[in-house]
Amino acid sequence: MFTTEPVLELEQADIYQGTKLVLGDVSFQIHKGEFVYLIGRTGSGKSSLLKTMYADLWLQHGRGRVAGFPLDQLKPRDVPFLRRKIGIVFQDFQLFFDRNVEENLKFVLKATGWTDKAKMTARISEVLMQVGLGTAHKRLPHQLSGGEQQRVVIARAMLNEPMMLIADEPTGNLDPGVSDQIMGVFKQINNAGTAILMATHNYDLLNKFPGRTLRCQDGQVIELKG
Ligand SMILES: Nc1ncnc2c1ncn2[C@@H]1O[C@H](COP(=O)(O)OP(=O)(O)OP(=O)(O)O)[C@@H](O)[C@H]1O
Repeated sequence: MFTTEPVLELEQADIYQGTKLVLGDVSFQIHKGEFVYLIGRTGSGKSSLLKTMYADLWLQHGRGRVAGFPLDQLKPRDVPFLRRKIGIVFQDFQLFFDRNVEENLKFVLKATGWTDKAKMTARISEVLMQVGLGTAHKRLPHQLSGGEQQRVVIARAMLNEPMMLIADEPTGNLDPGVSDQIMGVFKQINNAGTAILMATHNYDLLNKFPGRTLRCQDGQVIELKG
């Protein structure tokens, strides 16, 4: 069905927190343009799985590949390059509250090697437009609503045109109406070709926006049949 290499692939991977096996024998693939939910009870291993994808947890057993990087042979110096190919969105916004929106985004561009001021300005405008915040450049995070702050975080994750977004409870702190709007932003990004893997407890979202779903359960990752 798919002719291209998957954006993300795990094969018989074991996910550990320290010496504790959290998830065993995990195998699945995500391809370009797919939208995948990751569900499961508290403590079932969703965050640990996502952390393995962006090399916050080291893959010690099994094989894994994300955006062309082999997780099982990754060197510390590869990690920043891997993270440029995937955008990461958390529940808590983690913006610099003493810097305006533009400065928050410019910080990431500079940290990832951008130097040309005109290109940086243009890219910042593009990503802010993409998330529906085209006029928010000079606003400080505390002058934005929670939903708007999350949009800035999504814009930040998109700066380097990632192949995939990994989102851990991105609507966890938001009201239902605002969550739906944020979901709309993710869907739009997804429709433009970026794969999305989203861990969530929010079953309303799954009902409203059905999609492929993986569940962490009893130390395994199970594909739910639609
Ligand atoms: N830093 C850590 N050190 C040791 N054990 C950890 C650490 N983080 C998580 N764990 C353990 O690993 C297991 C999986 O936790 P994880 O955070 O991945 O679950 P989760 O499904 O994301 O939970 P939640 O929905 O509450 O965020 C739990 O038993 C947890 O106690």
